[in-house]
Amino acid sequence: MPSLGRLHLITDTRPGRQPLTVLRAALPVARAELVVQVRVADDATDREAYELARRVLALCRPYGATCLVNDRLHVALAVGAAGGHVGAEDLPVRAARRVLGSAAVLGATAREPGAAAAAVTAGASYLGVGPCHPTSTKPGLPTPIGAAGVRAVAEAVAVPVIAIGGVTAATVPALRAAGAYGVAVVGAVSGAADPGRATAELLGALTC
Ligand SMILES: Cc1ncc(COP(=O)(O)OP(=O)(O)O)c(N)n1
Ligand SMILES: Cc1ncsc1CCOP(=O)(O)O
Ligand SMILES: [Mg+2]
Repeated sequence: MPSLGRLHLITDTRPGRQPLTVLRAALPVARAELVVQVRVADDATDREAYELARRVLALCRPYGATCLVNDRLHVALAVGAAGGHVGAEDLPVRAARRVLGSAAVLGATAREPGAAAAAVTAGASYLGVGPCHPTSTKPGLPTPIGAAGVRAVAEAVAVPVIAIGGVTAATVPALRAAGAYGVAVVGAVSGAADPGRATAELLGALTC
């Protein structure tokens, strides 16, 4: 399995957002360090998810960036994405691993060490850990775990920990110090006035 990129950009498909425009700005900056997770609204059709994933994958390829699909593993397989990401309301990790195969990248959401270790045993190749900080991007999330929560998970597993939730370039150093391998963001890039510059700032904080 190739090494995992450290900056995970999750597509922002909320009304008025332009995920492909944002991606076109981020790709030349982060290149193979970028993992793009195609995430659509729960009420989006499979056809919409498929079309977005197909376009994201085509944009990623020339840069060596990785494309993953959130939740909908059949879409990941259909477009030939590198893998997928699952959480508590999705297929269980072991089932997701069976669907995707042994070579795929498979991310799982975890916020505490016990669940994190179980997800790795079941076949997760990285963990999305959070929310680390308050965020308005996804409603209904539990209390943020902060850098200390990331540290607890990172100390319990040997796979890359990707910190998520309200992450900005300013919060990356503390997350890295806590053991995060990388970060996943929506708003820090999608909501930035200059998504290319925001990507460079995140990358700088991740690789210094
Ligand atoms: C890298 C990463 N970490 C966590 C999540 C959240 O996944 P999940 O808990 O399944 O919630 P949804 O994103 O499906 O709403 C993620 N997508 N990526
Ligand atoms: C999908 C998801 N899961 C936990 S936080 C989150 C959203 C992260 O978005 P942002 O980077 O804008 O806080
Ligand atoms: Mg999910």
